Amino acid sequence: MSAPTPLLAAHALAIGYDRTPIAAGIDLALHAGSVTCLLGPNGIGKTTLFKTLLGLLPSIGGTVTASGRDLSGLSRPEAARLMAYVPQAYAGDFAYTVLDLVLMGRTAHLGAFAAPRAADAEIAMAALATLGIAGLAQRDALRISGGQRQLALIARALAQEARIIVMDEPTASLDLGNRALVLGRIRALADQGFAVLVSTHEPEQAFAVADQVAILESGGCTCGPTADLLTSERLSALYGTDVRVETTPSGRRVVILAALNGN
Ligand SMILES: Nc1ncnc2c1ncn2[C@@H]1O[C@H](COP(=O)(O)OP(=O)(O)OP(=O)(O)O)[C@@H](O)[C@H]1O
Repeated sequence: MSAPTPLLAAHALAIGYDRTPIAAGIDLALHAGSVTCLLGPNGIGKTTLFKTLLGLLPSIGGTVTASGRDLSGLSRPEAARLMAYVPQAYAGDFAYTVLDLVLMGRTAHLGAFAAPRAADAEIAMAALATLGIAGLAQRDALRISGGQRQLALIARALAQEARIIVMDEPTASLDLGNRALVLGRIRALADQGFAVLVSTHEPEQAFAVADQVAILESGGCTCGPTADLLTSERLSALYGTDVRVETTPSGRRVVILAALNGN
């Protein structure tokens, strides 16, 4: 039996700005029902890779395919119907309700200048319900917690009805309770059949939710099973500090900063 086609794939992809590559030779395959965690040091190119995969930034070489279609042949709305982006939670500038925020995810499905219809509101409400925050629909999006805002941004991505969801550090600046909530929802989305790509600076999150990890470093991008790639040696080399991966009595892997540099 042949392997299923990945929902999102990059082959020999080169990324960068003004035709100057910052990373090249990137091969990536994201399948339905899976979470992929992207790790790499600050400034290595994770956000640049996301923007290139989403078609927001032109690639410098190689190919990206979304649901088997070459990204270079897709219009913006076509790409947006296949891939949704969840930026880091930001407070925003304008006062609107959480429902209005989620309705923005319907833009790619509306004709030019068309207003959302009742069906769009239903889809937006269903997205809020999936994330367990339907009760926030009429709340001011500026007056909810950081964790609730992150869930609302994920709901906006769901309302876009794309099967590929790309999230930029979705748990950054969240407290432990909200981190657990958001990570649980990410896992649940994958279990419902989405392909989820998440960047993080916390390798433990990969142990908690990922089916595979992608490591972006100066030599390129390596993809593989979480436990194979996230070893003490590999993480120490990646971040330039002594990092240890240990296993708790209950079998969970934890990541420990073994020394404070300079001491
Ligand atoms: N608009 C831009 N034009 C030119 N160079 C840029 C632009 N945006 C980012 N860069 C550079 O590209 C490199 C990769 O940046 P990017 O934001 O993709 O890294 P990152 O891995 O997401 O970092 P972090 O983990 O700190 O968020 C950096 O050297 C950055 O300075």
